[in-house]
Amino acid sequence: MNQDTIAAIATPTVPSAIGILRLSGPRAVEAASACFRPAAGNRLEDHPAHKLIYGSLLDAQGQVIDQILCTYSRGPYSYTGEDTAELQCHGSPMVLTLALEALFAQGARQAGPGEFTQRAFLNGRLDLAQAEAVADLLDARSREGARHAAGRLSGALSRRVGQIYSALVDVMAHFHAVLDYPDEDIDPFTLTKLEDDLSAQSRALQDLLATYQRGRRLNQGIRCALVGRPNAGKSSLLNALVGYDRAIVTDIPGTTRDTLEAEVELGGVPLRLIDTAGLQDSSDPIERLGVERSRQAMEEAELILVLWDSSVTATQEDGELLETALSLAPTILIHTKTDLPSAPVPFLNLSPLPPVVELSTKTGEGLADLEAAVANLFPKGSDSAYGELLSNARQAQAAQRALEGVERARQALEAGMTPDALLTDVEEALGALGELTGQSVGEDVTARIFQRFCVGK
Ligand SMILES: Nc1nc2c(c(=O)[nH]1)N(C=O)[C@@H](CNc1ccc(C(=O)N[C@@H](CCC(=O)O)C(=O)O)cc1)CN2
Ligand SMILES: Nc1nc2c(ncn2[C@@H]2O[C@H](COP(=O)(O)OP(=O)(O)OP(=O)(O)O)[C@@H](O)[C@H]2O)c(=O)[nH]1
Ligand SMILES: [Mg+2]
Repeated sequence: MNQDTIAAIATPTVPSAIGILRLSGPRAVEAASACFRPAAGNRLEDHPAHKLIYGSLLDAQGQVIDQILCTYSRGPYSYTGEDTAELQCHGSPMVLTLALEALFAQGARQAGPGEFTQRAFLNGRLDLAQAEAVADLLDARSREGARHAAGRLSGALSRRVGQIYSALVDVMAHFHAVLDYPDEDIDPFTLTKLEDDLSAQSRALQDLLATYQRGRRLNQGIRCALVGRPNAGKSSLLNALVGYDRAIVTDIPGTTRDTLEAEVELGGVPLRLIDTAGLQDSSDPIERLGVERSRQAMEEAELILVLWDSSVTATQEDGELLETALSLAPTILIHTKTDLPSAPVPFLNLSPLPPVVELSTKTGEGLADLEAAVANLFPKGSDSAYGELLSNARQAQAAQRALEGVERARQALEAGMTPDALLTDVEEALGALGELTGQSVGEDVTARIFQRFCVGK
């Protein structure tokens, strides 16, 4: 049990409607109570837990800081599992600062990043996959990403992992049953059953691992490079998609010199858009470096938008660029500036043809088609329920190790090894699954995970 009482401002410190401070630890209720005078004239503890109580927030000198709502809960019936309290103030950064100082004066100390959620984890209120889901929910970049994080927070991934875990525990129990009678030959029926069980869990782990590609994309966004000749309209498209003038646009070819990133949700897909310098041979050293970065962005991209200015005739370079893009990643060809009179469109001698979208950022025409084309390349997939996706590399690596353990055991059994030889393999798989949910991870690992959270979470 932690003896410290921690306090933090839990909401952004910008002028806003409401601003919340929270406290957790053995002195949480006492510290809050010392700074709060209920309108009823009595003390915070005279009111029931889990209720909002109206009253005055006071500093250490008894000066009124704000009129607020206050609530407390007693461990283990709280977010952290400890005694907690909350002060819901007017969303004034200065009020929140004064209130935090008042709580420090009562013996609370500043909470570190993620320390509330870390305590919830240490007190068994959340497992590690759920705690990570809290962070994922906060930085979700798409509706879909938020829904998956919420599902993980409710325990969807933990349950899926738990099913595999308990099936493997059953397999272990079978092994042990066989080992208890070492002199008897293992009956073929038992052997087949063990093999089948291991195969089934191997498949379950493979299915789970296959969810990581989508989970990772939902979490990190799909790297999407906008490429094309100078003046094709790349920066204009980026601006149209993000909804404000993120990038400089001029009619001078070579306006964008360096790559520039912006995040958007398009067709339900979270994209990390990368605007690039227009591709052309140049003697200008700065421009040449920019073009180098454009090529690199294209090579690292998971989706490439090739832009052709439809008001000028496409060149051989345009064609070559499209072919390069297609060889690197899923590509959409975009004919820009459709509000202008169009030049003849060249015949595309490619198979398969990439999706083609015609659009104008000036009129907005065709932007919905681009959205549809992106959604089409990255379908939502109804394969897994919300939250049943692996969402980060740590989870994927743990699942991978679990799979390797199960596969080693399965192959050894097939090769005629006796069950005792497989025990360590299955144990390793169980250990790896335990890391996923945090049953079997070191404090250093969890500390690192919570360091990435924001203060007050
Ligand atoms: N104002 C406020 N809003 C918030 C939070 C918070 O701490 N404060 N949360 C936090 O980040 C999230 C909600 N999570 C919570 C999880 C558990 C409990 C809790 O008190 N659980 C007790 C009692 C449940 C009950 O009343 O039935 C329990 O589980 O025993 C509270 C919040 C999101 N919104
Ligand atoms: N009429 C029309 N003009 C457009 C459209 N999109 C872009 N333009 C114009 O085309 C010119 C170049 O646009 P940019 O978005 O800067 O082109 P870019 O591809 O980023 O160019 P570089 O940064 O030089 O590689 C600007 O004058 C834009 O206003 C469009 O849909 N219709
Ligand atoms: Mg540009």
